[in-house]
Amino acid sequence: MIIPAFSKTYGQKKVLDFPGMELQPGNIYAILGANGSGKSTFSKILADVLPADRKIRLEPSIGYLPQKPYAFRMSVRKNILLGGRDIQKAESLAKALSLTELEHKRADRLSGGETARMAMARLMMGTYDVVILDEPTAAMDMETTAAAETLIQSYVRQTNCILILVTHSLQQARRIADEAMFFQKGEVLEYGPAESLLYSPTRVELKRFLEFYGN
Ligand SMILES: Nc1ncnc2c1ncn2[C@@H]1O[C@H](COP(=O)(O)OP(=O)(O)OP(=O)(O)O)[C@@H](O)[C@H]1O
Repeated sequence: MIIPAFSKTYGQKKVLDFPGMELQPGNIYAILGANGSGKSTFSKILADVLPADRKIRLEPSIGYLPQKPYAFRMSVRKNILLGGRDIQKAESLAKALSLTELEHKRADRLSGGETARMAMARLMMGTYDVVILDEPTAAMDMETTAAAETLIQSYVRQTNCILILVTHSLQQARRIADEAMFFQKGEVLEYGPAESLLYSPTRVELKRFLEFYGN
């Protein structure tokens, strides 16, 4: 699937210059980069919640989990069922993300990590060509992060989607990504198999980034 080139400018400042790229279904793409490097801008434009400088046309269906997911003022169970009608699937997702005991709780009263789990379950009720997860486990503890990562991998296997994972965790990228992109100042500085990017990067900027994060 070809993602076309696009850019984003605020005032005089270009904050994103994406060159366009072909992505393969069934793969997890980790998006890495420091704060302000353009990762969320990239995700939001792909998800069509932010316009690019010039309108781009994306044919594929897109599922998007924003950095701060929304909890509708209704039960966790009803929130999950907003993503799709399959009750068995909703129950199995709730179980996989340890939400079963919270199913009848009002979703707008959940903690940050609980909200993140609920929103992931809601998203995974649907199937999409491209799924974008913007730091999906940032608010989760280690145990639920492990469960979420397993679920992300099985979701990709089952649906054969392209999964774009914005993450600050190099360990997470190493555990589950097939491919990786390193953003710096709005540009993709390095792109390729996760293994080579995360263990033997070419660009000095990425080497520094990996060292800085203590990996
Ligand atoms: N509405 C806006 N107006 C002006 N500048 C903006 C706006 N939104 C984002 N930016 C700038 O665009 C750049 C990219 O921001 P973006 O949120 O995409 O970074 P990020 O890589 O996702 O960062 P983080 O790791 O902190 O989430 C930053 O310099 C940011 O300050």
